[in-house]
Amino acid sequence: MDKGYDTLTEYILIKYRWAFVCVFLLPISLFYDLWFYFRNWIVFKFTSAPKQHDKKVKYVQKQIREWGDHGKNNYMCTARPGWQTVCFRLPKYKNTFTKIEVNLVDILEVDVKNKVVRVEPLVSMGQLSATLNPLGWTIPVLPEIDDLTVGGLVMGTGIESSSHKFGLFQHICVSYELVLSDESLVKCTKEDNSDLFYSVPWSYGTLGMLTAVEIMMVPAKKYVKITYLPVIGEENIAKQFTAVSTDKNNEFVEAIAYSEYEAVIMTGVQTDNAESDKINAIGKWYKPWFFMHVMQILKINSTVTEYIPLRDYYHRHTRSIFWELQDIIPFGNNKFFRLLLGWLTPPKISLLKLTQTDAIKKLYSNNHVLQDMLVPIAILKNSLNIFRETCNVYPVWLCPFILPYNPGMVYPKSRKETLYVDIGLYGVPKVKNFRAFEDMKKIEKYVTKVNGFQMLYADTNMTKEEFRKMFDHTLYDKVRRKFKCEEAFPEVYDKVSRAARL
Ligand SMILES: Cc1cc2nc3c(=O)[nH]c(=O)nc-3n(C[C@H](O)[C@H](O)[C@H](O)COP(=O)(O)OP(=O)(O)OC[C@H]3O[C@@H](n4cnc5c(N)ncnc54)[C@H](O)[C@@H]3O)c2cc1C
Ligand SMILES: NC(=O)C1=CN([C@@H]2O[C@H](COP(=O)(O)OP(=O)(O)OC[C@H]3O[C@@H](n4cnc5c(N)ncnc54)[C@H](OP(=O)(O)O)[C@@H]3O)[C@@H](O)[C@H]2O)C=CC1
Ligand SMILES: CC(C)=CCC[C@@H](C)[C@H]1CC[C@H]2C3=C(CC[C@]12C)[C@@]1(C)CC[C@H](O)C[C@@H]1CC3
Repeated sequence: MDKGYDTLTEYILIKYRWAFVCVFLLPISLFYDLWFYFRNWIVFKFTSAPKQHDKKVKYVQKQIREWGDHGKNNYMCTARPGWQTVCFRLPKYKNTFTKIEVNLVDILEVDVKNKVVRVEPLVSMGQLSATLNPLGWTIPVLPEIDDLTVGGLVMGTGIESSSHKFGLFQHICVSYELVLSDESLVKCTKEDNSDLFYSVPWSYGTLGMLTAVEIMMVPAKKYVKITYLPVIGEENIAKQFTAVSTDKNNEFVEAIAYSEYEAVIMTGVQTDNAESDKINAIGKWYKPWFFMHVMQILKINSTVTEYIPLRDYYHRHTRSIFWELQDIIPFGNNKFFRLLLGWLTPPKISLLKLTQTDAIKKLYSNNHVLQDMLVPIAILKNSLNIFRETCNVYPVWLCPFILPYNPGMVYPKSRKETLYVDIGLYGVPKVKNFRAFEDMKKIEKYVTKVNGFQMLYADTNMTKEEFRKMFDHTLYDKVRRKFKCEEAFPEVYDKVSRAARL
């Protein structure tokens, strides 16, 4: 029996999780998706959603009114079950707070004239790309995991390989509609209710219930012409990655670092014309996992160009959940598995979460890192070194983004628009004697020192004071006082801290 497992049952449950996942979770995931596909299709065809929207918002208001009538004796949160969220942990507060049903799942209007799509908060990224792309439109920042929701991305944050041009998910949002704790419905934009508008991102549902969002749209083309550039040497990686990230001719930029010295930098532009022999529909079930495909290019060590259908490009990391699925189904990228069962993958993140045993949870908590650290790109090389010394997790996802100097919790301390990079660490740490709490705390301290930020879906080991140092609460506190949020919702920290999550 391997070291680190307390009992034989624990060992079997973890080592052979793939058997449970393949036999049960994959078919259930498929039915779940088919049901949503069918339901959305009906809703879209008969355009019933916009007609229902006002009624559904009134229901949110009614529930908040009832919370007030019952003496406001505890906080509110959405009724979305914790296991459905794209986050490793379960929010404990869902068991005790008053749960408000915000059952708003539809795309309300595609306004081609004003280039804006109006959506409800539970619309997922898979749903949005499937709806908009066939119509010839897309949103400028479309985070890649299908199940991410607009509400979660607005209240937390969202990033994608186009973020070096357009910023984070909130930077492409034009307006938010919220029901506040006094049951009033307000719309905020940069011009109207601007304090609220700038305080909503990163507020994690602690200012009000989001009911609709207007998001910018841009024209979509058929393919992304992608150039893979293998780069060797840590100095080169940082230098070349920074250079392509500042070049606005690149519509998409990301990199995967496979070790301290080896990375593949990918740049892309949208196009309608592809060289037919270079089309690679990477999203098809029998195709290799994207990060494995990229690793092959690193091995041949020469620049490669190909054309990926737009929607396949957007969801390129979905099928292998970045590189997380290899720990769950170790043979998932095997040619025969892909041909036979690839169309059933990936298992839904929500179902993986729902069915994980305590032993799996313990293993992930103590010996697995799921973190995204956002730091100024100028210190990329140093940050990669620190992260390697502290946890040594590879592959590493690198995604540049532009951070405007806007009011709110997250802005460059330099007080001018600054290019940042998201360093995504997902996997098993290879340092000897990794200590989840102490080592991640060390990284958090470093990130705060360099004016960086930690994504809120990830575990945080910070104290409230440290958290307030990383995220500027000045405007947030003012808005919470103004809209009487203090009696209705906890502070962000009290929703994301270790104590608030199971
Ligand atoms: C409507 C819809 C909703 C989805 N919702 C989710 C989700 O909640 N979570 C998730 O993980 N994945 C979702 N997906 C993605 C899904 O899991 C598959 O990845 C996807 O359906 C793959 O099929 P495809 O690429 O062949 O579909 P596509 O070729 O992308 O689309 C199939 C057809 O559906 C039509 N269509 C697109 N949008 C809509 C719509 N809103 N209503 C009706 N017809 C539409 C298009 O015109 C297209 O012809 C959704 C997909 C669709 C089409
Ligand atoms: N590429 C990317 O950018 C990726 C981003 N992520 C992260 O995942 C998270 C999004 O996951 P997802 O499952 O969609 O969202 P979640 O359900 O995790 O929601 C995140 C927060 O937003 C709040 N929220 C959601 N909808 C509403 C609403 N209608 N009104 C008020 N508050 C709301 C939730 O409040 P409550 O607790 O009350 O339910 C929760 O605190 C984000 O934190 C994002 O940063 C993860 C992976 C990739
Ligand atoms: C691109 C950005 C910014 C973030 C990507 C983060 C994701 C890779 C993780 C977010 C939640 C994670 C979970 C898992 C894998 C990695 C994420 C999707 C699991 C599926 C791993 C297996 C566990 O049993 C359940 C996890 C749920 C959350």
